[in-house]
Amino acid sequence: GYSWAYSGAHGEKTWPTNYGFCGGVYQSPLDFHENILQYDSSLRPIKLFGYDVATAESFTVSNNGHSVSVTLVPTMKIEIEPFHYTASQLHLHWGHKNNPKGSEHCIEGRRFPAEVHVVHYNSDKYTDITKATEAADGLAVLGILIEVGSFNPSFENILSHLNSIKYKDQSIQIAGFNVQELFPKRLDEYFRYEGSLTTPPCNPSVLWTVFRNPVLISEAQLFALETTLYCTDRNSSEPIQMTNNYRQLQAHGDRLVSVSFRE
Ligand SMILES: NS(=O)(=O)c1c(F)c(F)c(S(=O)(=O)CCO)c(N[C@H]2CCc3ccccc32)c1F
Ligand SMILES: [Zn+2]
Repeated sequence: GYSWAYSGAHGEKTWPTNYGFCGGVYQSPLDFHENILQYDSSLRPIKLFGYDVATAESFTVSNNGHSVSVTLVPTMKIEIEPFHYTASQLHLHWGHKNNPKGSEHCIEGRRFPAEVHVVHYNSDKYTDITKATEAADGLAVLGILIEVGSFNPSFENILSHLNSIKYKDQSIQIAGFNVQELFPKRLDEYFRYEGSLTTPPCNPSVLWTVFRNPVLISEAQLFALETTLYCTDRNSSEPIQMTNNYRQLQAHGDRLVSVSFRE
């Protein structure tokens, strides 16, 4: 595909040129503000299966030039009635040390320091994520907002390896761990809407679930995320730091956002 970036000559304003969906409808991310939220009592707690991955298993942690991504194992699944979705990968979005606000979704216009996305595809209906990405109902992404607070040992499973994947296309293997430890406690409180991938090709094929409650990582952990990685490869004569890898807020159009909680 065509090269794209979060700034410069291939920044997000140019995405629709090479990726038609990016200029289309049902785009993500959104701001979750009062007058577009609607309580939905039918929204059930998110069920995780196989998230407690044995240390004997391994995940691949990669720098793909856009984010740090962790390739997950297909025994990890979620249920969002009536379908089961198989996990594919997780990745993060963050800001810059001088402006440490890089979440994609916002609440009442507030951007959080960072955000985790766990990408799944509907494995009841599609054989693999590539086919699922082409389908309007193919993907389910779980969003976890990150706030600064106490040190979070679970995130060290990922953040302690950033120095080994500083450059694009570098990757390493890490032992399996309980990925549910990255999640907030309340899997029953979340925002829900129909949207898209927030990177090219921006397919409008994502059922978004963004948990209401953020998780905490320390100032130092966030600083490591903001200052370690490069978008460019090891040999590049013009290294570009990987910062502010979040898309601007998109128009709601006629969409409402459902919430699973009352107050
Ligand atoms: N914010 S987001 O959840 O929309 C989202 C990303 F922000 C993002 F960076 C990636 S990526 O694969 O790391 C790089 C560009 O695709 C994906 N990758 C997904 C898209 C399709 C696909 C296929 C196989 C594995 C991962 C992905 C993504 F779904
Ligand atoms: Zn993402």
